[in-house]
Amino acid sequence: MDTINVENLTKSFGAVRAVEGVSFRVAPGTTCGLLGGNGAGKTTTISMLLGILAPDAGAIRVLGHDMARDRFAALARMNYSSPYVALPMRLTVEENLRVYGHLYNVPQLERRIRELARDFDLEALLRRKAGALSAGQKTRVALAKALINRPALILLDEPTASLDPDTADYVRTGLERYRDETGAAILLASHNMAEVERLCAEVLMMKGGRIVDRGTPAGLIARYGRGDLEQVFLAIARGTESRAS
Ligand SMILES: Nc1ncnc2c1ncn2[C@@H]1O[C@H](COP(=O)(O)OP(=O)(O)OP(=O)(O)O)[C@@H](O)[C@H]1O
Repeated sequence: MDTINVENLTKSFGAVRAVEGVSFRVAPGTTCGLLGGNGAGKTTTISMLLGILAPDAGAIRVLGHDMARDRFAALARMNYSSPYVALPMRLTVEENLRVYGHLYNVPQLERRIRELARDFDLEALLRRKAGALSAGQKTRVALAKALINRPALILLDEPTASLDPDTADYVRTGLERYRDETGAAILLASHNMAEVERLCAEVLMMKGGRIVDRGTPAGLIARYGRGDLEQVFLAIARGTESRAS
């Protein structure tokens, strides 16, 4: 069974077609990259997967559940991280993780918090207030929060945008390990092409609300006759694509 199965998803805001006829699947244990320039429709797609926005048309199944009818069963086994969603600032890191852990009814919560503190190097930050952390430290806390319920699907919006290269590498390794150990699927919206090349088995290229191309990073690079995924991205975004067929 696919972890995500999206068919013909469509969403407009007034005259703006934010997402149009989008279909894709993500298998367990894989990472799928959602790429596209500003306004391509990535966040709108993720918001519909989370049940925050209702589609105008199309169907979404997550972990076998139809999100239109049965979304709470799926949401309990999903999680999400975005730098645009702030954690409660006046709570300490530990309190934040505890609040989210209770929301998800995490068994043996204190043990889970210790595991995540170790995996994301948060031990020294547990008693600090979330609002007093640097952007990179907040990002690590947000990622720990995203794994608190041991999700089978993680939706990540720019997970390493504010991290230094060393910490970003450490976090990517942690995400890969979690995915490979648990069989979780990851949908990753990112503007970091090196990250996408490293983590993603499949890439969806969005433009103007549509998926305009898809494939493995290596397959897309070969098909467009470019040196790396960044050049493929630029060719598609600028409309100068000339595929090597
Ligand atoms: N709440 C909203 N009301 C009106 N228009 C919206 C709303 N949300 C998104 N849009 C429009 O829908 C389109 C897709 O936006 P979306 O946020 O999904 O893009 P994105 O790919 O996530 O972009 P970015 O990389 O800039 O985050 C854009 O034209 C945007 O202006």
